[in-house]
Amino acid sequence: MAELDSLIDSMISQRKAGEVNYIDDKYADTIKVESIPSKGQGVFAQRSLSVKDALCSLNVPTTMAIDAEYLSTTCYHCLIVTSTQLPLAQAGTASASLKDCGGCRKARFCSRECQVEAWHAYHKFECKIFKKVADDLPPPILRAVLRVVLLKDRNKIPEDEWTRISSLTSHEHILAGRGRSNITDMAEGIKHLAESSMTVEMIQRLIFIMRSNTIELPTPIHGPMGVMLEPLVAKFNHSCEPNLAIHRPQYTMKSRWMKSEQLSEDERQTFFQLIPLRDIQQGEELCISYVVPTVSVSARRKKLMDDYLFECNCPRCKSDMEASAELSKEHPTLPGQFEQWVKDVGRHLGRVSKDPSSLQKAGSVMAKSDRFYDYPTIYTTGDYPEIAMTIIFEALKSQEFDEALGNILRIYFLINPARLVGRHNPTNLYTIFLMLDIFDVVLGIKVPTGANDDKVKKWQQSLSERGLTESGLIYWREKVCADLRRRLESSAAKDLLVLVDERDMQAKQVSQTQGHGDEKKEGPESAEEEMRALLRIKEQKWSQVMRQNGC
Ligand SMILES: C[S@@+](CC[C@H](N)C(=O)[O-])C[C@H]1O[C@@H](n2cnc3c(N)ncnc32)[C@H](O)[C@@H]1O
Repeated sequence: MAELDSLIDSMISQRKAGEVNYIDDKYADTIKVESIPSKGQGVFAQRSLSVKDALCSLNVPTTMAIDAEYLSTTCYHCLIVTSTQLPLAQAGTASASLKDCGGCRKARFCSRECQVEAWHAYHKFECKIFKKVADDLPPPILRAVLRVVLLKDRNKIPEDEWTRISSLTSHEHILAGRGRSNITDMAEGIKHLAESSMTVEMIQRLIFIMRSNTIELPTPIHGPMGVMLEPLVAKFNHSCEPNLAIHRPQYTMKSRWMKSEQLSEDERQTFFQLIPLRDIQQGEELCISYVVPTVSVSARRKKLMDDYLFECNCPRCKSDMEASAELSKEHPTLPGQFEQWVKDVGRHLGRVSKDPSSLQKAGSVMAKSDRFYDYPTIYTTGDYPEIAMTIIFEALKSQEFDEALGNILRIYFLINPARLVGRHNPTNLYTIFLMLDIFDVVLGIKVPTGANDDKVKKWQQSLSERGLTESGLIYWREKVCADLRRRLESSAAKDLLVLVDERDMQAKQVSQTQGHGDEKKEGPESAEEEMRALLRIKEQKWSQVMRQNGC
């Protein structure tokens, strides 16, 4: 009976969704929500949009939750990151120190103001619960649901916001038919923890709503760090070739950004923006990507089906699938070889925690990936970037910065240009910021905790053995900085240029004190030759790689 009620409620709410207003008056001339056959509703451009201007600026959403691994290094309220998970030199992090919440000891705050604001707005309701489940903190999506339940029970969510949230697509009418699932257990668990008066069916629907509508809490310099639900953003459909991205302006990554005197009223109200990845024509559907754009076509489609219950038919999925089929036809043995190679790298990576030398073994198998360079389809459709990223993170954890640099350069030169829309795509920006951090470490511009000059020499020696000299490193660091600057200048993420200025200044200071300036006279030709050698790219292909990358 309860299931029937919930089914009817769900259908009413889906119908009502058409009547709910998701768009603030100030954006009524820019975007509109319309129905689309087989997609529900979607958002369309009311006018042409320039790649250089943000489309809309949005406030801190009602509900968000930080990934458990970020809790100890991120202010729970203003979300500044005070140190990275990786042993880098803390580039791009705030200098503030965090203090534990005395109650749950899970949330941490950068200031008294953040703590007090968070306490009154939401934390006093969840603090006791976090203390109770401290050893088994629920995953971010369930913590986001818990927060909505707690706030709704206490009338802390304005009625129109509640209508927007509760009218979002839940797919409950499909999922409810699948019988008692573990989602019901989770809903019961949340009801119990929150001592809520809400029905289990309603909490279950909120879980479904979260699953189908939350997006990643973004930061261009630290990668995704949790989830958030913003009702307007939840109206945008997905494309693996999106024309929009989520952008966190640089000032939101500073301690107490919301209260900063130097910010305009508009900036103080802005937590994130939707920015175009290219120029957009009036009438085009506006899409974001729900999945990490670097994963393989099959992994993307599986996630979209499992979590969002639709089959993606975007142009990129179609062309990726066609390209894969074509490649298997033309080179029947290649996919098998690639699979074997992936397994070999994966096998070594799987052993790293027991045997640190496995990282080097994985790295040397990875370095032999050059036999696949002539088949870019492998990069655009397969798992190559994910594997390269895993090697990079493992290498950073064990301070093998030479290994990390070699692999991130592969991603920068060979992989991302072939698969990402927009040179200022957040995935590109994240890769470049991370790469600059690594450059800074191997050049001794920033020395991570636990390292010393001898280690810097060791990394440089190893890179030199792979073909990249210190002067080459300096050349490419500068070139990558200039590339990042150009990408940002022609985008709506120009505020991040400040971070490039900071890096430029630090590099100049160090290069002056170390007298590196002279070494650059070896010239671009030798630096390019070195990079070709490191990446094992043939000379004929190099100009194409450089053109595609735009470096
Ligand atoms: C976050 S909502 C997007 C807005 C939704 N279309 C609506 O009407 O409210 C996600 C849901 O929209 C639908 N959707 C999003 N992108 C789609 C696409 N490319 N093709 C088909 N359905 C899509 C799926 O049902 C998905 O679970």
